[in-house]
Amino acid sequence: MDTKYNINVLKSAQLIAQNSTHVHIPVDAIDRAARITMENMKQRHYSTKTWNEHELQPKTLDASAIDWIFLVDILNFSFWSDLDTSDTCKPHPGRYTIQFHDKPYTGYWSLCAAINRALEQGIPMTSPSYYATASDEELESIFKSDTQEQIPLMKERKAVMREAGQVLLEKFDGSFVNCIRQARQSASALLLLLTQHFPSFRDIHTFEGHQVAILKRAQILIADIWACFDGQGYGEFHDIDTITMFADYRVPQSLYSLGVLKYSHDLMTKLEKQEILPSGSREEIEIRGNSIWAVELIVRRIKEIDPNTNVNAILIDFYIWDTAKELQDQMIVPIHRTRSIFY
Ligand SMILES: Nc1nc2c(c(CN[C@H]3C=C[C@H](O)[C@@H]3O)cn2[C@@H]2O[C@H](COP(=O)(O)O)[C@@H](O)[C@H]2O)c(=O)[nH]1
Repeated sequence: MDTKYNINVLKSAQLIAQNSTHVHIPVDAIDRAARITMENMKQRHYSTKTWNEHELQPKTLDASAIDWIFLVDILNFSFWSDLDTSDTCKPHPGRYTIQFHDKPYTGYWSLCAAINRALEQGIPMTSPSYYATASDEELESIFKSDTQEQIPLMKERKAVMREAGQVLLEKFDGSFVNCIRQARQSASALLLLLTQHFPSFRDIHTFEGHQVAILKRAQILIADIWACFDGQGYGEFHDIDTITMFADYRVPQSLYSLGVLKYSHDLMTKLEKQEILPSGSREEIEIRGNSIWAVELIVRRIKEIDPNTNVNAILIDFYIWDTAKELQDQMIVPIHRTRSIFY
């Protein structure tokens, strides 16, 4: 009998928000945040098409793009640097960096650059049969940095690649395309398949005795496919709006700057001292759960203001994340530092 996992992220987020003590959402700030976000997204014509405009994202809309997105979202976690404590757009020279096409990439983009660099070298990096069985040396050289700092959690990255690659080979005939097919255009069915078959996606925790699902990497995987394929073909999901914001460490920073998250004095002190928040700790879960709930309230408010606005939590999230990268130096709160394979 398959274990029944709680995959109701929105309910989990609401429960966290209603029982938080370190983080809260000043609901009178939601209206202003909704109007600012809506206006800026309109001015920038922000849509699913923006996803493919990023130089490192795949441009061919075929199964190879699915393989690329799947690999990226197995590994889409924990890029913050132990070395670069300033965390600004001008990174510490020793920070983990991948040079690709004569350009330095850090953070999430360093992951994409390392994968694209391997593909250009003729390594079948996105093929599950490759990363399921590649040696330590092969995988380490692919992610080798051009600076002193190496990619965080390399041991865990090798483990999740091998685990996910094996599952694809054994259960889905070697391609994530077959997993998408099994979900029959349902995002929530795909979320359940991911949670049931791929342990590294089980971003599920205990909060006040309840099992709470955050599922950041599983959800962003579905969202990346939906956006890359512009809601067509492999990216067609009739229930895509059930996907929530992705609780990482970058978007909460922006939500705080937007005024829709407030932290207790104790939590703020920990963030300013760059203390580690253990994975699954109360403060970390409160930051992540309230971020999801705040974006949900922003989406609902936008739809009240203008029911014709074509927006969902995914597009709001992508937009906030992209602008957070542009405004990284203007953030008024540091990121929270948790080392985990979940985000
Ligand atoms: N909530 C949310 N989290 C996201 C992304 C993305 C990249 N998505 C791209 C694809 C389409 C979009 O338009 C973006 O261009 C990465 N992350 C997370 O951020 C962290 C990395 O941060 P830094 O160290 O500063 O690079 C890490 O936890 C990573 O998992 C997102 O979109 N939303």
